[in-house]
Amino acid sequence: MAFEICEKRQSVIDAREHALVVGGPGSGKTTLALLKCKALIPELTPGQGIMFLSFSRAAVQQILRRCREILSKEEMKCIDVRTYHSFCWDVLHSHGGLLGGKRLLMMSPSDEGALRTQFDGNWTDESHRLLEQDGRVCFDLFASAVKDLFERSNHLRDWMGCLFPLVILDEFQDSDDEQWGFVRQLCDVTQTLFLADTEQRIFEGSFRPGVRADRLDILKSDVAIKEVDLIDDNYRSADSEILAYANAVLSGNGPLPKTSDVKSLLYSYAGENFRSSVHFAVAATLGELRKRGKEQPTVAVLARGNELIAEISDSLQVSHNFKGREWKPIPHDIVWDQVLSATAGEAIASALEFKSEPNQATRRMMHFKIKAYFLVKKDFCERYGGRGASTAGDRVSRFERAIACLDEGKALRAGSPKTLEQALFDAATLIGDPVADWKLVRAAFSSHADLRGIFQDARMVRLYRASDALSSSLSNLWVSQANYVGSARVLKVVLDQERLMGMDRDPEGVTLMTIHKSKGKEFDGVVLVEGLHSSPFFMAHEAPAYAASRRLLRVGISRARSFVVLVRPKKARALVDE
Ligand SMILES: Nc1ncnc2c1ncn2[C@@H]1O[C@H](COP(=O)(O)OP(=O)(O)OP(=O)(O)O)[C@@H](O)[C@H]1O
Repeated sequence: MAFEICEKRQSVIDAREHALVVGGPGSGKTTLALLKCKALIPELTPGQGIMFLSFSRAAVQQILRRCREILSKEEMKCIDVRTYHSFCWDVLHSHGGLLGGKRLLMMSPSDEGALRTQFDGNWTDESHRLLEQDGRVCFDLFASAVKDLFERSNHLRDWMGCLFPLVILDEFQDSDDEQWGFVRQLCDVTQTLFLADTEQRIFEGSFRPGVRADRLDILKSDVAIKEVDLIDDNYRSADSEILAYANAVLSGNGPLPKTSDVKSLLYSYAGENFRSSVHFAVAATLGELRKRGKEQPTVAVLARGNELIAEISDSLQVSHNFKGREWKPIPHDIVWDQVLSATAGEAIASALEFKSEPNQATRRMMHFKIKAYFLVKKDFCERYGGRGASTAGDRVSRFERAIACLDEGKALRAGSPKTLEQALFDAATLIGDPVADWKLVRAAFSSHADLRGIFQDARMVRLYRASDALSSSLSNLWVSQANYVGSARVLKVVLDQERLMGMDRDPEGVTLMTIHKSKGKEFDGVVLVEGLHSSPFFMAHEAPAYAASRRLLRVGISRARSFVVLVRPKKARALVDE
């Protein structure tokens, strides 16, 4: 593929000093960074590489896809694309002993979430205590621990500089204080290239502490840096008005561009009217993209919250009538919240253990893992403002009581723990096919309203093919011991590994996810959905300019290369002031 390399792009490729590239969605920041890598690779000495750090797994995936377009297989070996967390954990895993004399242990976000909800006091202090006294390090402390390490050991920091003569920091506007802390250290020993778009700053505030609006000003005041602005470029949707539309929504000032590339579909009522409208919007988007010559179009269906995503997923699984026509179910994939999915997956895996080998230990473990899921759910709702913290708390108590009954040798009382056991008992016999057995056990979680969240959140745990890491590990368990005991542990190891490596599949067909999760991704079409009673485009608690909501909407709309449909309630607030 031929890339346009203008003078300012060439100046970034040739620069030997620190550089900052700013530009809007699709302006070519990632591409430019990789063109710079390509130019530098021949100069690397054996053992050296280029570190490309990104904040999100989605972005890692996007960068790897770009790598395949721009770099040869040999060149790709010289570049290490990682999430911040993965890089930090590697440093801590191999050198963390320098901090307190002992090898560090990683605490997964789900373990941390469960501990946090049960801890009465200042969690930040407690997480530091866990690190210092027990050598257990929470995800949120990875970056600050690496900063500490670099401060204490200049040798280690210098060595990092030798290993990586260029470090690229993607989506730098989203980095938090701790991430900036260790990156600042690296600036003293290696060349850095920062990529940023301040208007794609969607993690500010309660989402992630330490993410700041003035991150780029802090960078520029601390480090002598060459700045290049690609703000007027748009290669993603160059032939359309999509970015202009997204920018009008960002500013809030009308009029919106009149374009056939962005359509709105208004619905009147929640329930069936909503579901059939969304179903039609997705089908129509696929149809339009095929008409435009995309044989296998990729479409993202985006909404603000997980609950609406779950409802859309349910809608797409059944036929609907709309505009006098029947619309068939649409196969799709969901990108789910990783921590909740992983914990839900562990609950299902432990039920698989119980079903395959029913005894006191597997029975207790199953109820324990379900309780752990509700603890994480409670923590999630409390941290991210979702509804349901107190409901999750009630369910924690319900499963706690079930565990107490088991320990005292009493029978379970009526309720979700007992219903689940009965559903598992009534389910067909396991056959040793991990994909079929997983589905069977997961279905038992739809037997009680309490457990539907687990059923839904576990959807993203991928067990599609026998060749998947997870399926083959479960298969090995079955082959070696004729049951699935150990599944929950296996699942945790596989998912933690995926999370750290930033392994995410390339989007294919229709994918549902929150707008936050779509950041860094690119699709042929986007269907952006607003709920009537949940997941509004504009949050009620925001100041009237709705700056944060507008930034988020711009990220969602600008993921599209070719076509966008906005599905909104009829009475929704106008996107711009006309
Ligand atoms: N110089 C260029 N010449 C031609 N095409 C380009 C160029 N730069 C980028 N592109 C194309 O434009 C699209 C977007 O590029 P890229 O992902 O690098 O943008 P970005 O600024 O990193 O986007 P975002 O911030 O939205 O993630 C890609 O399909 C890429 O191949």
